[in-house]
Formats: sequence, structure tokens, C-alpha cells
Amino acid sequence: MATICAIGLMSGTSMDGIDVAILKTDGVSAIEAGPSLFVPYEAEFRKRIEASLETARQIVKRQERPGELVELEHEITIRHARAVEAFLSSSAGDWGRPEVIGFHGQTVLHRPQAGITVQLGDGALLARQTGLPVVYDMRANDMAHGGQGAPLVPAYHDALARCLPEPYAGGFPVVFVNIGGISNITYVPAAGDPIAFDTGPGNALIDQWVLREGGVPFDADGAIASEGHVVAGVVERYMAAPFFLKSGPKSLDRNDFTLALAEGLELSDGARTLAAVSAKAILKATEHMPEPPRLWIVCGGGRKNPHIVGDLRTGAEKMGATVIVAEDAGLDGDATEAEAWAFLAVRSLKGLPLTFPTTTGCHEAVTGGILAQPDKMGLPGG
Ligand SMILES: Nc1ncnc2c1ncn2[C@@H]1O[C@H](COP(=O)(O)OP(=O)(O)OP(=O)(O)O)[C@@H](O)[C@H]1O
Ligand SMILES: CC(=O)N[C@H]1[C@@H]2OC[C@@H](O2)[C@@H](O)[C@@H]1O[C@H](C)C(=O)O
Repeated sequence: MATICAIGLMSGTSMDGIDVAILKTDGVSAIEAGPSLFVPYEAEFRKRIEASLETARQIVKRQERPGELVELEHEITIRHARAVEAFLSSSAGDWGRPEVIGFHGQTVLHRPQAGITVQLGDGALLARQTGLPVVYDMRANDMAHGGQGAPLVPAYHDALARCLPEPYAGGFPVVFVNIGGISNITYVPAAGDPIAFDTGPGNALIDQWVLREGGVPFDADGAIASEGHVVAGVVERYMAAPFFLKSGPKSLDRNDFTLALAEGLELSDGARTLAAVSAKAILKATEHMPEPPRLWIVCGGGRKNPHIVGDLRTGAEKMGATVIVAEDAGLDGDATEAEAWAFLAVRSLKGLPLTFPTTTGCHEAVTGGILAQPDKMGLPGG
């Protein structure tokens, strides 16, 4: 199958900025990842997005944009356009001529039970601004087919798991863990569709905690947590949530877990305890896997928190597994999600499924996304 050069854009639940990546892929097994770029949001803008989550709770129909959401969507889109511009004027510009952009946007509401998921991002505007075709709104069709609308990265994780370098090649079952604001896993068996679901809070609670208690946006390299101890009772209270008993498919809204159960802890104990919660939530996912995984590959910003990774490694090794970070397998753990959006855009153009009954609970494997051309709009392939 022909390969296509695609840009992927992700602004995740951590709301810390825009990840940009570029990929040459056939959307199936050929994957050549190029450079990537992270364009951070300044604290003020992150606060605006965070505040908008409250406003977004009023949304009943997913096209609605109450209050400040109209302006915010415009600004988020323009910021993505500038990010693409900056990316293409760097060395990435010489890497390949992009034929399409996969645009995630910013999730401000995700209520799978009510069949609604809202990502702020105006694909048509991005196409006009960049002069490139844009595939966006990739979660909606999955939901329209009975799926959770998340996670979508599994199709990419599955493809990556099938082309791992030595000594990791063929070590199935492989589990990819993405520790973003929320964490999610993809279980890749030797044969058959991947199994995926959100596993619980990733960095979002830690970020909220250290911002509120310590005035910093995240616990860089787990330094704050290094001064603290795990308060086991608090971990247990978080782990008592009914969410953990459910098997997949399941997905979370950023606000499904809050700091309420950590109230009263001292700053460093809170950071350490919430890191323990993140790791425990990921390990808990093994109860919903057909077999214990042999290899865990950790992606996302949380792989830089040594407490989350350390606790995960301790628990996984007890189950006979090896835990590595994306870089150990020659991958870029900061860019995996953005690369995934490039990969999914190519799949969308080719009419290939983005999601499967085992990843989101959709009734059948379905494609998705809307294609916006710089000068017209239509469905991919149309
Ligand atoms: N050096 C670091 N040490 C500890 N944590 C870090 C470090 N760098 C980033 N992080 C954490 O990673 C988070 C960003 O992760 P990531 O970019 O994977 O999130 P995201 O794109 O919002 O993901 P998702 O959509 O999966 O929720 C930051 O908010 C921070 O908590
Ligand atoms: C609705 C939404 O934006 N969900 C995000 C979020 O962040 C992590 C987890 O929760 C995952 O379900 C998803 O993102 C990744 C990229 C996904 O769809 O695979």
C-alpha cells in the first residue's frame, strides 16, 4: 500500500501544550517517524482551557459552543496552525511533504454513557490556515457506532507492537501504556485485535495537586514526590472507585477523578501518593487482560516520573513482565500520541478502521474523521 506523509497534532488532557509529529506510513505496517515538536501553552492559557471544562458541562449537543468556547476553539485552532508553521520551518520541513494533518483538538467534555465527546478544534479553519487537508473529529463516528469514543491510539500501538526492534520483537502479549493526564493501555496479543481501555488518573491529579499546594505546573522528575511517602489509606480509597472493577471498553473524562480523597495531605506526601495511585491503577488493568503481559512499553509524560514508573516496574516484575520506556524500543515517548493522530488520519483517508469492538466497544470496526480541504469539505474518500 502506498505510504503517505502525515502530520499529527495532539493537545491532550494534561492541557500543557501541542505535540506535533510527522510520519510516513501506509496506515497499516509501514511506519517511519520523523522529528517532533512540543509547543507549550503558557500558564494563563492552560488556566483558560481548564476553566472552559466547567462551561463545557452545559453542552448537550456536541456542536454547541456556549460562552467562551467559541473564542477558545478559534484560538486553539490558530495556535495549532502556528505550531504546524513553526514545525515545517524547522528541520521537519525537509523531511517530507505532508499530504494531510490529523487534528485531535482539545477535549473539553467526554461522557461516553451519554454518547457525547467534545473536542475543540475547527478543522476547516486549520485547513485554510495551513493550506493542507485536515482530518479531524475522529472520535465521533466511533461513538455513533456504540463506542466509547476513546481510546483511539490503540490502532497505532498495535502497529508499533508488531514492528518492535530486537530484543523486544515478538514478545507478546505487549502492553503499551500512555501516561498522560489520564492513562490508557493497549494490550497487543500475538494475533487478533488489540484490547484497550483507559486505566485511571495519570498525571492530571499530580499536576493539579502540585499546582495548588506548591505553585508549580508539574512534579518535574518526581522531585517533590521524592521527599514524601505513600499514604496507603489514600491509595486504597482511590482504588475503591467502581471504575476499576469494570472491564474494558471504558474511558474517562478528566474530571472523573478529583483531589477530594487527597485533601489534608502534606505537599510531598500527596505527590508521592498520587504517583502510587497512577501506577496502581495501571497495574489493576492486568485483571482485565486475557493473559499477563510479557512486555510493558511506557509512553507519555508520566514516564518521566520515576515514582510512577518505579512502582509500575515493581508490580509488573512480580508478574514476570519487563517494563521499558518508549525510548528503549527506539520510539519517541513524547510524540507517540501525535504520531498516532498522523497514523489515524492516513487510515481515515484510506477508509480503514480506527477503532474496534475490543478497543472502544463499537458494534463493529469503524473508520472515522471528517476531511476538511483547504477550499472545501467532505467525507474522507469522497
Ligand atoms: N520531566 C517530567 N517529570 C515528571 N512529569 C512530567 C515531566 N514532563 C512531563 N511530565 C508530565 O507529563 C504531562 C504531560 O504528558 P502528556 O504530554 O503525555 O499528556 P497529554 O498529551 O495531555 O496526554 P493525554 O491526552 O494522554 O492525557 C505533564 O502535565 C506532566 O504531568
Ligand atoms: C476523550 C479523550 O480525549 N480521551 C483521551 C484522554 O487522554 C488519555 C485517555 O483519556 C484517552 O482515552 C484519550 O486520549 C488518547 C490519545 C486516545 O484516544 O487514545
